[in-house]
Formats: sequence, structure tokens, C-alpha cells
Amino acid sequence: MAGSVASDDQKFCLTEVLDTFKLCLSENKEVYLEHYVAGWRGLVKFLNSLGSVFGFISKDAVNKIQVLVNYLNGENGSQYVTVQSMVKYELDNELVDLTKRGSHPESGCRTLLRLHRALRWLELFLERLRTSTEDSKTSVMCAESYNESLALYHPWVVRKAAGMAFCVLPGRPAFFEVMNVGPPEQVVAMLGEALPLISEVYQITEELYAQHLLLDLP
Ligand SMILES: CCCCCCCCCCCCC/C=C/[C@@H](O)[C@H](COP(=O)(O)O)NC(=O)CCCCCCCCCCCCCCC
Repeated sequence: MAGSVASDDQKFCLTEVLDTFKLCLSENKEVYLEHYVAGWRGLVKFLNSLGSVFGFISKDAVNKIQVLVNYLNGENGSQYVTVQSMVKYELDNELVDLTKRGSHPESGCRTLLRLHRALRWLELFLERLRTSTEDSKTSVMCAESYNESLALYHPWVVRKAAGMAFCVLPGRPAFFEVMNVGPPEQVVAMLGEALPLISEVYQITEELYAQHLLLDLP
């Protein structure tokens, strides 16, 4: 379906994303920013293949990815190799607006926090997809996951727009097809492999942010 008409580099395959999140964790459980960002790139590709209704969502994600890529490729790039080193560097050098937006409105820490919250949505949504049945509705699974995670941080207008976008999500069969992994059983197996990795990346980041009191960055 949608996947087969897209050109190769536009083609999304969940396997790629799985592999990217696998690469995220270093031996001592630090999170590599480069792979974290690459994981999000893959997800955005997928989102774009679902249609232009999701444009306002992917645009925001792309902006945030770009902010982080700019740090990675910037003159202090070596401080941004892992999320742990980024947090340390930005805090030590007072590069983070801690209570209200001021001179560092786009710190790596606050930018990554937005993606981190979205990763929780992803975890919840993929778990619902994994355990769903043929007649489950993707729009409902998506909305429930959103309400339990990201929605808690979004103002009414954004929640409203997101809710409208969810309504036009393709049904489960078409959705699985766009994932481009294979038959449903294979998608389910794949999700079973991907989820623990995504959870681990999420947990490690969550604990790091909690430890440094960064979970409410403006
Ligand atoms: C498959 C359906 C995809 C639905 C995506 C669900 C997430 C809905 C998010 C709605 C965000 C609306 C855009 C605006 C966001 C910003 O206001 C807000 C705050 O930023 P600020 O503090 O800089 O102002 N930004 C955010 O919270 C970051 C949102 C990032 C969302 C990235 C979502 C990517 C989704 C990728 C889907 C992949 C699904 C894969 C399934 C196999």
C-alpha cells in the first residue's frame, strides 16, 4: 500500500527503528544522542507517510530533532555524545533555563525532554498495538496513549488538534501494512522485541532527569 509507492529512502520499516533504539544504549547504559535522534527521524518518516494531517506534529518533532543535531554538530559537539554528558555539560555551564524561559529557550535538555515525553506516548501506543486484536481501533489506542502521557503537558488547542488528527489514522490492517514489517504476527513479534529497548531508554532518561530535577523544564 502506501509504503510500496514511496521511494526507498522514504520507505519506513519498523525494523530500522528497532535497530536504532538498540544502538542508543552504551555498555554502561548511557544514551547516545546520535542514535536517539536517528530513532526519531525514522518515526517522523513513518508519520509523514500517513499523510499531511500529521504535518503539524512532524514539523514540531523535526524542529526539535534539528536543535539537537545542531548541538551534536556544533563546536561543543563532543559534550553532546550522550544524554548524560549533555545534561552535565549544560547544567555545569548554566545553559539551561530552569524555571522560566529566558536566555536559553532551546537548551538541549528542554528540547530532549519534549521528545522524551513523546517516547512515553510511543511506548504506550506500541504496547496497545502489540496486544490489540483485528477489530481494535488505532485512533482509540492512539488517543488513550496520548491522554495518559503527552496530553498532560499540552494546552487545550494542541490536544484538540491532536485529537482530530488521530481520527483520520488508518485502521489496524492498513496501519500494519505501512509499518512494512510483514504479516500481523511478525509485526507483533517485532513490537515485542522493540518495546523493552524503548522502555529501557525511556527509564534511563527519566531517572537521569528526575535526579537532576529537570522533569518540568519550561
Ligand atoms: C501514529 C500517530 C502519531 C500520533 C502522534 C502522537 C503525538 C501527538 C503529539 C501532538 C504534538 C502537537 C505539536 C505541538 C507540540 C508542541 O506544542 C509540544 C511542546 O513543545 P514546546 O514546549 O517547544 O512548545 N511538543 C511536543 O510535545 C513534542 C511532540 C513530538 C511528537 C512526536 C510524535 C512523533 C510520532 C511518531 C509516530 C510514529 C508511530 C510509530 C508506530 C509504529
